[in-house]
Amino acid sequence: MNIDLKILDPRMAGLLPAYATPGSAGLDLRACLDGPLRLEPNACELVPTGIAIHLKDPGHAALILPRSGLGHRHGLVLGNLVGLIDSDYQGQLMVSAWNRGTGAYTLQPLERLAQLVIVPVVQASFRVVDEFPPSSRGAGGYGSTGTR
Ligand SMILES: O=c1ccn([C@H]2C[C@H](O)[C@@H](COP(=O)(O)OP(=O)(O)OP(=O)(O)O)O2)c(=O)[nH]1
Ligand SMILES: [Mg+2]
Repeated sequence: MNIDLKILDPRMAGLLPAYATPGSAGLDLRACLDGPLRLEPNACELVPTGIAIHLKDPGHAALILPRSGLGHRHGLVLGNLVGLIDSDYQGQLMVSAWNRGTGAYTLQPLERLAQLVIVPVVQASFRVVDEFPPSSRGAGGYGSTGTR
């Protein structure tokens, strides 16, 4: 799939998102910062990525997810937990960087801080009904099937 991409910061010209391996699902996003950004424990800052994408097709969306290493080792995750990029969004991709850890973390300019995953989307419409046809689960949830 080809996606229109705008380079908003010239430093990104040689650093476009790319799949690290043939089987990668995520494209790393970089912190387009002018200088280091120190995130104290529990601090949350909106970090620009220097790029914009336009997915166009409502049958696609993009998700911004944490990088596993940064999230697990340093507590650097996302202030919105997951970022959802609509197919008609044309603005700069922004990453809400949240330090949920116990030590400060300093983001360096152009550091890869999160990842983007392109996903298929089904847009639904709703038909209002009074009853659903019976199903095996019915309304059971929240552990209703047990733990073993
Ligand atoms: O981590 C994120 C999340 C969102 N966005 C952009 C793309 C998305 O299409 C737009 C709106 O996001 P969302 O719908 O999640 O936010 P909202 O608070 O509902 O804002 P809006 O009223 O603009 O829909 O913001 C980002 O750049 N990064
Ligand atoms: Mg919204």
